[in-house]
Amino acid sequence: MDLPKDFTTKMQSLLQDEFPDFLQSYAREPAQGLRVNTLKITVDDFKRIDPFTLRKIPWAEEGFFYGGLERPGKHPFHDAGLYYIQEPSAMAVGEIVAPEPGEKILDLCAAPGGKTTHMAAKMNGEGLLVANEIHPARAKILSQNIERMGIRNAIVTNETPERLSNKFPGYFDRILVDAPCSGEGMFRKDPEARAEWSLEQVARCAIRQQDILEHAAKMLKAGGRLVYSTCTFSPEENEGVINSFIRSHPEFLIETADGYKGFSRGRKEWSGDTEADVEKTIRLWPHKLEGEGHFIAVLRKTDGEEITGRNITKPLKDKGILKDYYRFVKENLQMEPSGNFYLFGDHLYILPEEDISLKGLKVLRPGWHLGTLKKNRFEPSHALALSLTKKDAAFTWNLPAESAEMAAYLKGETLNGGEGKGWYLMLAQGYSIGWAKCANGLLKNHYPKGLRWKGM
Ligand SMILES: C[S@@+](CC[C@H](N)C(=O)[O-])C[C@H]1O[C@@H](n2cnc3c(N)ncnc32)[C@H](O)[C@@H]1O
Repeated sequence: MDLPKDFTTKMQSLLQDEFPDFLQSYAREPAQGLRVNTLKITVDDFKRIDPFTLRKIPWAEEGFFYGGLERPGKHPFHDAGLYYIQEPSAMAVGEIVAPEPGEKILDLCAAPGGKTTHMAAKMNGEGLLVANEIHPARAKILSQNIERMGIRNAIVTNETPERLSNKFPGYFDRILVDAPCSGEGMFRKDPEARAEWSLEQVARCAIRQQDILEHAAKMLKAGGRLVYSTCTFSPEENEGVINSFIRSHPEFLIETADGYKGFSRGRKEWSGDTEADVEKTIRLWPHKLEGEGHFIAVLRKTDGEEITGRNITKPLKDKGILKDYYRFVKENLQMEPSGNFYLFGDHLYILPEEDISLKGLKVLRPGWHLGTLKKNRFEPSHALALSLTKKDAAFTWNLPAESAEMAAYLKGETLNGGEGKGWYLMLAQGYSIGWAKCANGLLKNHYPKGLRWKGM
């Protein structure tokens, strides 16, 4: 593999005796993993239906390695949100953030959503998860992944860390900064990361990371937990960033991040400060475990201002507007989504949290998207379908995941079947995958156009 010369020279001088092992790891295939989405299926149930050859990832409760020739991204279970394809060492981050149901969590650099969806599963639909991404196109992908995984309690924003921090001082219980970095841990699977890398880029990344951390720190409650992670090895972006942050923030301390067999500790001698406390941080190395590599630091805010008297987003009071929605629920569901209704244009949402103001922010998804209020009718959203179980729907149509009919549905075709005029929750082997509207014994396809399978 063609590694940048400055990179190998630098790693040799840092790793010394370990360097040959490190270099050797580039001759091996990249590690591939998927994480079972427990919002939709338990790990045991997934094992009963899983069509892949899986091997447990020791440090991630719901994580599995899959074989290099398998294509889980092209299976209907992927479209049904039963799992998220995620690089195995990246799964350590969600485990270390360990959000609890009911907390207020911010994922500041969230796209495409690997760690957001991991944290959402741990929150089990309770509490508030703000997933932010600065780049508009990436924010859209993040929003789609949140939808696919059936997450109900997430708000997706497309903001700079600075603007967000002005809106949410002292607000979150836990914040993840999975920082944009020089991506040295991507070299094995991404030739572009190798081509873009330079020593100057490493220096630029470290400055940007400091800046993002400053804004994140402001948004954390006193007593809250800030997790910083990268997928790069350079000390400047890891121990260096954490040490200089701690030096300028006496209200923070570094906590010992939980280790696991094969994990290593951060290196004091790489921080440029003999007093640095960075041995409490974690390093995952590709020559020491089956993963591409990560750095993780856990910071605790010991003191800070208590913020009160915040503006709130006013939920919809006039429930009369929702009569078509309630008719849809009565006729087609076996449960009633309830909470703080919120209208965004003609799109109906349930806000995950009352105590939040979204005014002035670029919001892609203000919560659980239920559907659209059309003239005299309500049309349910794809997000609603993906967040329901088969028991929640009055009408279901179940197809074997690997059948021709399932593929036809995913391509947008009309299927024969159904009775009456209801909305059918389409199921892939029992798991919701989208809507179809029944008329005259036909199931009219409502699988979103942008997600449809092409060709084949
Ligand atoms: C390492 S990736 C995040 C990966 C994501 N957490 C996941 O697990 O799927 C870092 C993200 O930070 C975003 N980013 C780039 N510059 C940024 C900035 N100045 N402030 C905040 N985020 C930035 C990038 O667009 C990218 O999506």
